[in-house]
Amino acid sequence: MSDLVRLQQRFSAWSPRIPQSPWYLFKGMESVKSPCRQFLLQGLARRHCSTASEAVGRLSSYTGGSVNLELDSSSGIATITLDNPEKHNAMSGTMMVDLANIVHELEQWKDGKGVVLRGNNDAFCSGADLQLVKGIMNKDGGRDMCTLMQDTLSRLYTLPLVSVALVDGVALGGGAEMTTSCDYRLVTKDATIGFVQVKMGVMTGWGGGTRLVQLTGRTAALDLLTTGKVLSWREALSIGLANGMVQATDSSALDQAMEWLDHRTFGETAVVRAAKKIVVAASRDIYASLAVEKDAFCDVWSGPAHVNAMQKKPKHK
Ligand SMILES: CC[C@H](C(=O)O)C(=O)SCCNC(=O)CCNC(=O)[C@H](O)C(C)(C)COP(=O)(O)OP(=O)(O)OC[C@H]1O[C@@H](n2cnc3c(N)ncnc32)[C@H](O)[C@@H]1OP(=O)(O)O
Repeated sequence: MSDLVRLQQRFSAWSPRIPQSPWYLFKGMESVKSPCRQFLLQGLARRHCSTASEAVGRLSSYTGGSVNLELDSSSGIATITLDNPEKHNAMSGTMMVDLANIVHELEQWKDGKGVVLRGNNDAFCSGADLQLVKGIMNKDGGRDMCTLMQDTLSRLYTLPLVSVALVDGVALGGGAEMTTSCDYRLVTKDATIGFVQVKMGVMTGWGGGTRLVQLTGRTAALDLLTTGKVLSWREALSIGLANGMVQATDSSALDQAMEWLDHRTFGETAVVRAAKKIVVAASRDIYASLAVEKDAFCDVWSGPAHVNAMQKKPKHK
């Protein structure tokens, strides 16, 4: 059975609970009483929502690059590598599906303690592949991508593993959002992080806006989202978006990130995982905000500002 079919079946198994709704919104919410859950149910009832399984099927026709996973069973540390170097590791549709499958695999990995998310070559990730963006410039297309990526990155964020994004080179648009799906961000001197969505006539939709507020506080987050400013490594550190610096910009950057992670994963596996579970439980109210972020994103996706921006050849330096 292919990974794709497995993923589709997994999502389908959840979706009948509330037809036509993204399952993750409800997965962690059985214990959450009204009004938060009520709010979500009403919101979803008002709007058409594609399921993650439908989204997977449609996005899979946009190919290119890959996302790869390495598991080190002796250290309990996994490495996820975004690999599409000709496009600064932009995320194609198939890469989005790869990442969803990888997160699923990590959810089953009971011996894991930590995970590093990085990009191949000299970039972290330049966001969604613009070829994919052009292909899905319609309301359903935006909701497909948003549903799958919110689902995947929410699950990455809540894995019982200590996670770190190693940012070497650009992290733009969806790439910046992906850095926020880790517990920590380590930067090299070549790192730049930009929530450039406003310059593309859209907004965050992969959950990065919600997580950015949690990480930097509302004023700094609003500033970044409304200006589209591209931060240097120094600026990212100064506002608390980045948590540490890695000196190397070659392959030893990964070793340095591993060493940094080692200080946070030296405990027994069960103890490290317990720490992460507590931190995740303390931030459960994120789900209501994610639903709002999805609707806000879908409201502007493929609208006049988005169409205008996509007609130019955007470059965010
Ligand atoms: C929620 C998702 C979100 C949204 O839709 O709202 C997004 O993520 S949209 C994508 C946001 N990202 C961008 O708009 C990136 C635009 N590109 C750039 O700013 C620059 O290319 C940069 C800074 C990444 C690199 O600049 P540099 O001068 O170093 O290199 P090149 O521009 O020559 O890039 C090489 C090659 O890569 C292609 N490229 C870069 N990023 C993307 C991308 N996201 N999708 C597709 N292709 C990308 C670039 O066009 C060049 O290709 P070439 O054929 O050589 O022109």
